[in-house]
Amino acid sequence: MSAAHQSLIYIFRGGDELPRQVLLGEKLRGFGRGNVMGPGGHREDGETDREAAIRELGEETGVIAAAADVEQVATLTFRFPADPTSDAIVSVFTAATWTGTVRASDELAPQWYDVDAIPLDRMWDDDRYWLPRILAGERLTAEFSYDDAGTRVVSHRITPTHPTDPAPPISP
Ligand SMILES: Nc1[nH]c(=O)nc2c1ncn2[C@H]1C[C@H](O)[C@@H](COP(=O)(O)OP(=O)(O)OP(=O)(O)O)O1
Repeated sequence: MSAAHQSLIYIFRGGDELPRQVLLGEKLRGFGRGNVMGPGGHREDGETDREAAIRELGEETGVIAAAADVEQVATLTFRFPADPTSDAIVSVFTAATWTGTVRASDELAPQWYDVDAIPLDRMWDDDRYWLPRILAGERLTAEFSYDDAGTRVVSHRITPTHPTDPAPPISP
């Protein structure tokens, strides 16, 4: 079975005099329930990964992001040898510009975190390897294999890269 396509999106606030913060949240249902992660989810039929990221951001947090403000920064492959049905290819996006008011949903309890104080001990084990690098502005492609319990990374490979998915043209 081929890996499912999912998207993750990180939005920011602050900077300058205020601490730069990223919006994360405790996932309240589904795969990874109880973990802190970015808004996101599965791609629906006919959607691009970017469109899925924007839709999930709206559904889970109420935030609106324009496609032209959403940048792909990573592509991650996750392998779960004990349960390959959980294998996933996750496109990771960031958006510094967005509108709307952050609110909770039944899927995510959003919370702002300083980018240098994200709660890695409450996140997927892989996040420690790549998320701080993304938050520091790197672009990368990475693969992670999990243990049989699906909780610990047993091997990984990270390649700094420029993703091939270009931002859509800005309409006039
Ligand atoms: N290893 C990992 N590290 C990480 O940080 N986020 C991960 C991850 N593996 C999956 N995710 C994220 C990607 C995606 O946002 C989410 C998957 O959640 P779900 O399976 O609940 O998807 P959906 O929100 O589409 O669910 P439904 O709408 O209930 O089908 O988990």
